Amino acid sequence: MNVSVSRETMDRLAAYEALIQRWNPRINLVAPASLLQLRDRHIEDCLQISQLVAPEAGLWADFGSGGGLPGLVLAIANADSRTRFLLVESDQRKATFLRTVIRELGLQNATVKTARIEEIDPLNAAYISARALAPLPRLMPYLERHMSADGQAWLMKGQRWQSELTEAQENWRFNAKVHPSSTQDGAAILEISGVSHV
Ligand SMILES: C[S@@+](CC[C@H](N)C(=O)[O-])C[C@H]1O[C@@H](n2cnc3c(N)ncnc32)[C@H](O)[C@@H]1O
Repeated sequence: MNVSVSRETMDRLAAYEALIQRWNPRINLVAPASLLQLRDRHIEDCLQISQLVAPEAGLWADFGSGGGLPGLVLAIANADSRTRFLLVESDQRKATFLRTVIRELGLQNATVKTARIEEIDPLNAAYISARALAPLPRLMPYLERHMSADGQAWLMKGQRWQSELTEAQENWRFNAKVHPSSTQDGAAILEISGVSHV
């Protein structure tokens, strides 16, 4: 593991990995071909966010959590902070998986909402994250609706991040800081704040 984390976090991440391995044949939480590189390809990818930000309090909403990437990884890595993690996932079976992990790992700081992001009441979240959910222009309305005025979004984007950014800037005003990914060539984590419609 390239990122330094506590013993308890390591144990919980290992238990989380084992649950993904067990459930994946039934509900396809990650691409089956990437199952063998769960730690390198998925978990370390998500842990990059906890190297960039140490949330102390408030609500962290993770949109389209799927198997819990990055929401559950961040809840595990920040188990001692007062930040509450809300995983929003529309797929019933994936939401059941997320609740199972939370229960089996004894995570006190995470809950799941089985719903579509665009249909829930505004969350006023201090932090928002999303990975592999939608191109940036489609994420912007979610940020406008659910992020607090001084909130930050941490969006994990693939190699097309630059064109997504340019396209989003046509209709939205926002601050963007680009953190190049250390796990995937050409990918980036976009830190977005101050969102308003043009
Ligand atoms: C491609 S998966 C990515 C999952 C995870 N973030 C990851 O990186 O592995 C996208 C997930 O978002 C969920 N999703 C898509 N649109 C959604 C919406 N409007 N509201 C809530 N969940 C949504 C899907 O059910 C799916 O689990």
